[in-house]
Amino acid sequence: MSETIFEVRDLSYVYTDRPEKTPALKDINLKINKGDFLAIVGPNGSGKTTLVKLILGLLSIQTGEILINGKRSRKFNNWDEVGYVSQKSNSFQKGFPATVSEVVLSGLTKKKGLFKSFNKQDLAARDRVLELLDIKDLADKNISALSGGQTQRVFIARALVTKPSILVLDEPTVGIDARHVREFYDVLSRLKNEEVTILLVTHDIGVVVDKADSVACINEHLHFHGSNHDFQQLDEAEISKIYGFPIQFVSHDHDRECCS
Ligand SMILES: Nc1ncnc2c1ncn2[C@@H]1O[C@H](COP(=O)(O)OP(=O)(O)OP(=O)(O)O)[C@@H](O)[C@H]1O
Repeated sequence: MSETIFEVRDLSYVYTDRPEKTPALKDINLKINKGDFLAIVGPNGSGKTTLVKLILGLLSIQTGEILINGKRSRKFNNWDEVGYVSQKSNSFQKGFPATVSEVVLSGLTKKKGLFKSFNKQDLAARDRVLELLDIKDLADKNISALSGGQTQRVFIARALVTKPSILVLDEPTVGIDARHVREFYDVLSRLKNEEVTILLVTHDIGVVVDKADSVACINEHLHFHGSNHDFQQLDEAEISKIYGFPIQFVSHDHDRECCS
């Protein structure tokens, strides 16, 4: 039987500073198994990032619970196991005086401690991810001198440098050109072959169809959670219900895209 890595139970969340006090998430139940590639989809403002932040302990749980490897997330302390690329990596402080190499190595400081120097293995881990993301030639450049897409790849490399067994990505390819998007998903496929569990928040239904094993559709509530195959059986009316406005599928050969 597959090993459950994440279990989300009866999770609800309200941002208390929202004047209307309506929940961002309500009664979410999800299970994610080891080695699974789960795509989380839903319209803007539907609660996807909120769910990811609760899973990662970046927001405190108000109602319900989250288990990671069977342990309550509050008690989970093995965060080296989890790589995270946030939606906002790209808007990283542009004036920050660090090179690409230093930013990638900074992904190791949580594990090593802030003032420990980097050893041969650390530098080899850095080189491995720089190569994986095709940014070796940028290693000595200042992060402030990079384009948005290059910066995003640096932060993906930083998330991978600890060799995490769980990778959480919140719209990681925004601002990356088509070639590097393709290469990025090839990297994810390779990681999946190494049994890395992947949680990907995306608006790209084509990627969901091509790459994910399972899909969770969120719009405050969990509207669908199942296999990629079952997701592809949903019709326009069902997807429109999830998105809260009419959706039509546009076919490009094998792919289909949603548009309103
Ligand atoms: N810090 C916050 N304070 C108050 N409300 C918030 C905060 N962060 C998010 N929200 C609100 O909570 C709801 C869910 O937001 P969330 O960012 O989780 O959605 P999302 O599905 O990730 O959206 P998108 O696809 O646009 O990134 C939205 O209505 C949003 O305005």
